[in-house]
Amino acid sequence: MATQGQVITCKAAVAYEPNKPLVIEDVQVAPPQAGEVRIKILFTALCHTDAYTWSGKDPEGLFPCILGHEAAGIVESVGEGVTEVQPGDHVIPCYQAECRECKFCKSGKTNLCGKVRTATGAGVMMNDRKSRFSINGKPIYHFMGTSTFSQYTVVHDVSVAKIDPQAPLDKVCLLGCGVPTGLGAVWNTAKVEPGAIVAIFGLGTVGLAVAEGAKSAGASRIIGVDIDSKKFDVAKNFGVSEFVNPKDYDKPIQQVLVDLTDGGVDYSFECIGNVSVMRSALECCHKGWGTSVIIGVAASGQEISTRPFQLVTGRVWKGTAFGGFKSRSQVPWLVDKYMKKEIKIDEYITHNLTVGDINKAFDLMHEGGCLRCVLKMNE
Ligand SMILES: NC(=O)C1=CN([C@@H]2O[C@H](COP(=O)(O)OP(=O)(O)OC[C@H]3O[C@@H](n4cnc5c(N)ncnc54)[C@H](O)[C@@H]3O)[C@@H](O)[C@H]2O)C=CC1
Ligand SMILES: N[C@@H](CCC(=O)N[C@@H](CSC=O)C(=O)NCC(=O)O)C(=O)O
Ligand SMILES: [Zn+2]
Ligand SMILES: [Zn+2]
Repeated sequence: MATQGQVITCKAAVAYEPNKPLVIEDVQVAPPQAGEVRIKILFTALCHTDAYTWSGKDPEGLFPCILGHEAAGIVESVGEGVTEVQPGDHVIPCYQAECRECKFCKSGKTNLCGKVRTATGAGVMMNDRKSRFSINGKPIYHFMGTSTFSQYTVVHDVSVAKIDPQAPLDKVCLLGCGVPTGLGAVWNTAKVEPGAIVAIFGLGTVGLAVAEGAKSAGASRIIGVDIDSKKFDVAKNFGVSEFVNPKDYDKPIQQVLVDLTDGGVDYSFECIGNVSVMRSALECCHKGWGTSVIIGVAASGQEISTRPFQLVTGRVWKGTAFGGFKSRSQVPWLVDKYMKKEIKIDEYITHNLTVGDINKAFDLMHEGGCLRCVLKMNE
């Protein structure tokens, strides 16, 4: 039955309140308006940023909402003026848009895009500042411009990457967030060079993707730092060559790393979202040139600090969003790299469940053994 132009009723996991279990509901999804695309989501993974917003610590968190931003699907219909995708195209929704026209996109200095950011931060669509999701007439907020914990979602056309239709959607859904973030932090943000010494704080999916990126960039030493020693066995497969557990030492972890590396590392990456670890990650960098990249997302009210002397003496503090990748242009390239076996994806997927088990999937995510859990959206 043709659904174009019709309201679609489908299943979605709704977050009604912070930390209260998600509820699988029948949700009405309105047709796409001008510049919008309605996507049938086939697979979505869970990212720690979903859990962060669900926890109530995200200043942009709005409830009730439909979370989810690491997914893949097929275009169901498009609104007026949409030219770059059409029904049937295989796509990855991109929480980081790329309009190619705004001040940010044209700057050549950043992957951030300003076109729809105010709307996505407010949980609505740009056109009419309203949501396309409702339950019996009551609106449900969008999340990160993607809301992939729904069998159908509506996104802005500047937030859709069209990909190779041969690519397995149950795998490449991971290219919506965590894996590109880690790879890009190394390749685009830090620009790690051959022979460099790298320290990675936090060996979850993002930290392991940093390791994979650092190995491919030719780093000579890749030191993984995690409070869970069980992470090391897995981390070796992604290129981590040495492991340090801060719990094994009495002295500050930055001092441990400085002692291990003749003065400090060339590059460090914080992949946890802990502001005190962010300080350690900066201070373990080598005087004169060491660069530390913040990837982890810290809760509302948290602030970073260090002695300015750390920067005066040449250390550089940076951050990255989506690894600096331009989403619509480069996600298809990452898909192609996966198809050519040049980057890993399968190795990050430790669990597969269906959307009805989404609360169990979040429980798993908080356990040490889970990297990414992929949910099949149609049971
Ligand atoms: N900037 C961006 O564009 C993005 C940021 N993120 C953020 O990146 C962070 C990491 O994400 P995931 O890898 O999925 O998380 P994860 O929870 O799977 O991994 C975190 C790791 O840090 C370790 N850890 C926790 N506390 C520690 C401490 N004090 N010292 C050392 N290790 C510690 C844990 O044992 C775990 O292995 C999250 O904050 C997430 O929100 C995720 C995607 C994109
Ligand atoms: N609303 C949050 C923002 C958290 C954040 O920094 N998000 C990252 C992506 S995390 C993905 O899993 C990001 O890309 N930020 C750039 C942006 O424009 O949002 C908060 O305020 O803490
Ligand atoms: Zn994410
Ligand atoms: Zn733009």
